[in-house]
Amino acid sequence: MVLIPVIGKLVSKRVVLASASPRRQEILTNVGLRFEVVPSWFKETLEKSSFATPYEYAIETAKQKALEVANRMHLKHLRTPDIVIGADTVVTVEKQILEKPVDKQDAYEMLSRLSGKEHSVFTGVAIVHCSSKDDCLETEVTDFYEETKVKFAELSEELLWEYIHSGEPMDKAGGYGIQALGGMLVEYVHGDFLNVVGFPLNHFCKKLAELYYPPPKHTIHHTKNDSIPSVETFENLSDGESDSSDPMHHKNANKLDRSGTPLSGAVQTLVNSCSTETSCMVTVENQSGVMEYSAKFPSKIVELMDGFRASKALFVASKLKVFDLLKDKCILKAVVVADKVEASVHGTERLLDACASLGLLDKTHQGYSNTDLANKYLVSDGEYSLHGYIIHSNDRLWHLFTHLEAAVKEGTMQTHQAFGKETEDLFQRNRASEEISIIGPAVTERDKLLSNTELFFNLGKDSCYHSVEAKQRFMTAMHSIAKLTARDVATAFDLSQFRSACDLGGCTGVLAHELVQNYPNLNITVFDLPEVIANVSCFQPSGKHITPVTFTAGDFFKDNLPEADLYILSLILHHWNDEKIHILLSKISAICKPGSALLVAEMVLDEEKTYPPTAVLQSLSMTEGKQRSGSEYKQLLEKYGFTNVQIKITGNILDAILGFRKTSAH
Ligand SMILES: C[S@@+](CC[C@H](N)C(=O)[O-])C[C@H]1O[C@@H](n2cnc3c(N)ncnc32)[C@H](O)[C@@H]1O
Repeated sequence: MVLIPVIGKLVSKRVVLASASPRRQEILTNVGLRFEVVPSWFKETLEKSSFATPYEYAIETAKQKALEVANRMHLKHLRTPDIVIGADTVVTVEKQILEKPVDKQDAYEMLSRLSGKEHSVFTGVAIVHCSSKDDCLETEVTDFYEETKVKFAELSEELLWEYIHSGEPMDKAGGYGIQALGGMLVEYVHGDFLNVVGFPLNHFCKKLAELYYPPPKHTIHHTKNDSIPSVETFENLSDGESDSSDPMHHKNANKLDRSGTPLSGAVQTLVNSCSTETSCMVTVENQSGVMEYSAKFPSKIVELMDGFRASKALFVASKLKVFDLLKDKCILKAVVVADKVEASVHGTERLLDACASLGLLDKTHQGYSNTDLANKYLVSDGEYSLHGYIIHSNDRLWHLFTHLEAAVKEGTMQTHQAFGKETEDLFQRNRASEEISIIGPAVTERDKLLSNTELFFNLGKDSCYHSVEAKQRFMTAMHSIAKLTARDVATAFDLSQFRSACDLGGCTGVLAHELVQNYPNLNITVFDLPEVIANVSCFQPSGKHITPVTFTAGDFFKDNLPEADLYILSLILHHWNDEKIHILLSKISAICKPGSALLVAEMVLDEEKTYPPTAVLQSLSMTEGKQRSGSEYKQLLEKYGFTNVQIKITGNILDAILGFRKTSAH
């Protein structure tokens, strides 16, 4: 695509998106832009009436959001970003600006106003270029806006409320998301669709092109393509005309084509851009001077092909604790890191360079240091460390996925193929040696349960792994994910009406602690297998003000469940087959009194089941269970007597689903 090379111009820059919107992140990721996400703290409180037009308001908000992030990053003595992108989307109808609804009633009022009418969606975008002079932040702001007109069909009350109960309207300007369920409400769209999603990509790329390739007029050609809007293309993007300080322009000097012929200047420059992050169609002039499409460089595919290398580089660097060595602003040369991690200098240097190219480390002439991303998520003892899950990914999931072909052919999980036949035996021997007694049904039934439980632990044949260490590693992995998701799950709905809660399979209790933080009057019990409960103590938060959480050992398929007003199943349902789900949900349904509720936390798929990729890719493990869409979770809960089912797409990895127990189950 002709616009894309300009994205390549940002490759060597530190780009920050000052927005937590997963939709904006996805739009920019899809075109190969590499960036960090630092959500802005700027409160959207500008007085709307002081702006002559809605777009001026959106632009100013976008600018303030980006400047707040730029200032904060600079002040905290973090490395000043090169570019901060801010965006703000507003919907206007009958000259009134609608932002995000504050509650369901507000969403109802907004959507009722949009029903049967045409409205405008404005996104203001600010591109803030930052530099640091004598420790002072200098900024240069470029801004623009895009307008798209959208017409809603007439919405019935029933449709309106069903849509509101889906939870989708809550975090979206105008109270709808066009890319998901909200698409059903729309009769037509005039203008840039992505602008309605939250980011006007086409206009953004044009703006970047203006900034990075200000072309002499005579070199501009207009190309037209049915699916791509008419855009300007620049025949010659060579150094002379563009930013000659950009190192990307020199990297592939004297490149040869596959037959060994040197590429022409124009093609070479485009290949340079493409070979970094971009997917593009190259437009060149042939000998007779006719413009033609000569090649496609599918960098999306290249990125996917390289994905396993990138994952493994992250895993190995984490395993060697490279990010721990470089924490606290430590800067080390490769030779020192190699010495400390007891690895070859040559190998370490390549690994560190790989990490730098992936944005995990910074490299200067002084040596290597952690990026903010690494400091926050990769240092093993950090509050939000993903170290535990990364090690789990390396030691367990990686091996499972090397058997993906067999898993697809057979449609089964490849635990035995990946870790050896004795996995179950080891688990059982181990359980016996630890004298964990499981009171339950006859041996065959119990064996089945054990082998299912073993799927959670994914024990391997390596002797050090069928141990307390194995369980702790699994628990650490779960703990690290829960630390990042618990707040959004706990606050997805107002749960203040409940007095007691039971988190079934609640593992180390992260969600339970988050719930008590938000609802101090809630008595909460974490119910998990005995071998998990035996190991939870080292994961508990310390401090005077920590409200206690009760831990109870048991098996949710066999044992009585503790009584509670609210039951929680976080990352449980996707794992089990229908038979097991039937046992579990029947039990919960039977014990729930009318008015009590079930809170489910899972990754909710879109209705086509192709989004979000994390959930879709996780399905490839071929556990007996499956990931579900919002309507499937709704149906499932309704089947077991839960009503008024609400779904909240949180924008985090886990979404939340809440259903209330009605008098009798179906
Ligand atoms: C994927 S983890 C999810 C942990 C936690 N709920 C979270 O969201 O991070 C599944 C949890 O279910 C627990 N579990 C598995 N089978 C169980 C059973 N039969 N009874 C009770 N807990 C069980 C596991 O020990 C593990 O802690």
